[in-house]
Amino acid sequence: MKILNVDQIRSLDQSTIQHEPIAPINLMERAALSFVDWFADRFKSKHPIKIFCGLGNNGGDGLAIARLLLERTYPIDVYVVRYAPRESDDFMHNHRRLKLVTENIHYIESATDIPTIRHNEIVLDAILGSGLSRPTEGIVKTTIEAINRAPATVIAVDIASGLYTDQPNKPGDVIVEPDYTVSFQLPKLAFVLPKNGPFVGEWHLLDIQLHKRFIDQAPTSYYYTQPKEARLLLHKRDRFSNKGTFGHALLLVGSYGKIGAAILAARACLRSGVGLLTVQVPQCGYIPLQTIVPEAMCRPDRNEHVLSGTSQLDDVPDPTDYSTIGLGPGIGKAPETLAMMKTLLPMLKKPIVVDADALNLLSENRELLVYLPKNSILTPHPKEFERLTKKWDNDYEKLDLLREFTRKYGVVVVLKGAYSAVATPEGDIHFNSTGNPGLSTGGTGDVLTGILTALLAQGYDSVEAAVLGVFTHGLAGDVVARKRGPIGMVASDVIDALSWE
Ligand SMILES: NC(=O)C1=CN([C@@H]2O[C@H](COP(=O)(O)OP(=O)(O)OC[C@H]3O[C@@H](n4cnc5c(N)ncnc54)[C@H](O)[C@@H]3O)[C@@H](O)[C@H]2O)[C@@H](O)CC1
Ligand SMILES: Nc1ncnc2c1ncn2[C@@H]1O[C@H](COP(=O)(O)OP(=O)(O)O)[C@@H](O)[C@H]1O
Ligand SMILES: [K+]
Repeated sequence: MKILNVDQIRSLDQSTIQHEPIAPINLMERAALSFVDWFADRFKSKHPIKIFCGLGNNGGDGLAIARLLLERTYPIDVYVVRYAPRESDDFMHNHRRLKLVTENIHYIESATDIPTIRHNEIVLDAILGSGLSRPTEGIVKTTIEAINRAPATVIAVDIASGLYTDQPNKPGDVIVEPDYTVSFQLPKLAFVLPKNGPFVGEWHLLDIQLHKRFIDQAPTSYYYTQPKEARLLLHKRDRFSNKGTFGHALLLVGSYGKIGAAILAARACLRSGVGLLTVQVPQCGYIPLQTIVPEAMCRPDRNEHVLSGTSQLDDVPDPTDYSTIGLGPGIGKAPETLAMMKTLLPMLKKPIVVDADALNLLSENRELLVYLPKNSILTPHPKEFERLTKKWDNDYEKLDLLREFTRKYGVVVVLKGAYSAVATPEGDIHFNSTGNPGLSTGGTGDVLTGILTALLAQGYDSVEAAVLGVFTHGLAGDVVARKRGPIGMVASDVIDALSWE
């Protein structure tokens, strides 16, 4: 699914109005109707609803929603925040219609007009939408502050008032902090950025049948991975396949005290369809690995405690023996391990997966970055990415850094976290839609490395592997969270819940 910018969203509305064709006021009615259907589905008991409206089309949405809620016998009060002399046409139209059916329309011009909001009430925020052009101030700001202090459930219509759709807010900007954001058709970039968490809440999209051809043709570099898009990436298995068809992966993982990371990565790799798996671990990992993961072959390193690359079986692994390599989980930063990377990286010709301390070694030895084979997948969490690049001031700057880095080195970066971002060498960014805070637990990143290594070994293109792997990893986390809640989740549960259907 595409994420479009604010100008494109405006053009999309216009294109819908022209091509369907539909009058703007009827499009607003359709948006309001879909909002009210969503609302009535979730909020069955008829608690008092306070609807705060601005004077533009977001306010127009709020007024139309108020009328439709009234038709469904919800008790409503409408508060129009009079911050400017002019209203939009569709606001005025809905204002006239609402006045015919209720007297509960109030006007906020100064702080004393702001009502007390009680805990059993529901607040709808329709003050400012995607038309925001400057930080909130004056009576708008004071009203938002009152909403944020209130103990009520707050639902933002389209986007929280004061939050920019696709540019950074400044620290100190006053923005509605909703429990829910209910928006239309396409996600907004603001919804998937970590710093915006408090200003978005749980978000939902409603399909209001905006012009499909416009969306299909609109250029963008931002995407949001939907289940059916991820499913399309999945390779079908040929009836006459054999284990050679699905590649031979090598994992270079683990160190003394972190053999668990090796085991998690290995188990996840096997559960993600790899044909054959060899795992090189320091000697101390040999027995646990062979015992717990009998499906994997093991190359014990000559070194007892850390990876040095050379094995007791032969010398450094010959990369041409393997379809791909997964490097990093649990390896630590010993000089022997750095030496292994210095030997190995220049030998590589096919994309690999790089995670954890392998990334940290790269940030401390940046001259090695140029040896990363094109289209390799790097999986930093934000701290690791910061070490590879530099500190950023806001999430938009972070996206610029992501794009700069993937273009410069020709690699794919999976920046992990909620809505993990898969950044491609071409500069596209795919935000993931699955996953939950239960995944914030040690070892889930090692599981992801195992998954991505398995997909590369099977011949997936790197971007497709990253998008599909990150999606499936998050989905497994969601399955576990539904069964036992997010709090008790451990990384092994995620492996057990992996499903490739
Ligand atoms: N056909 C359409 O255009 C549709 C639009 N919809 C709604 O329309 C909204 C966008 O409407 P508008 O473009 O009228 O914009 P808004 O309703 O977001 O804002 C209204 C006006 O307020 C002014 N403003 C901006 N920042 C301000 C600030 N900080 N303080 C005070 N005033 C400020 C601007 O002049 C802006 O045009 C969407 O968010 C959505 O809710 C929906 O009805 C769906 C269809
Ligand atoms: N709040 C969250 N929502 C969704 N996914 C999350 C969240 N927190 C963490 N994750 C996912 O969990 C994984 C954690 O990886 P990482 O930080 O490398 O952990 P570790 O190093 O312990 O294995 C990543 O895939 C990340 O996207
Ligand atoms: K709003």
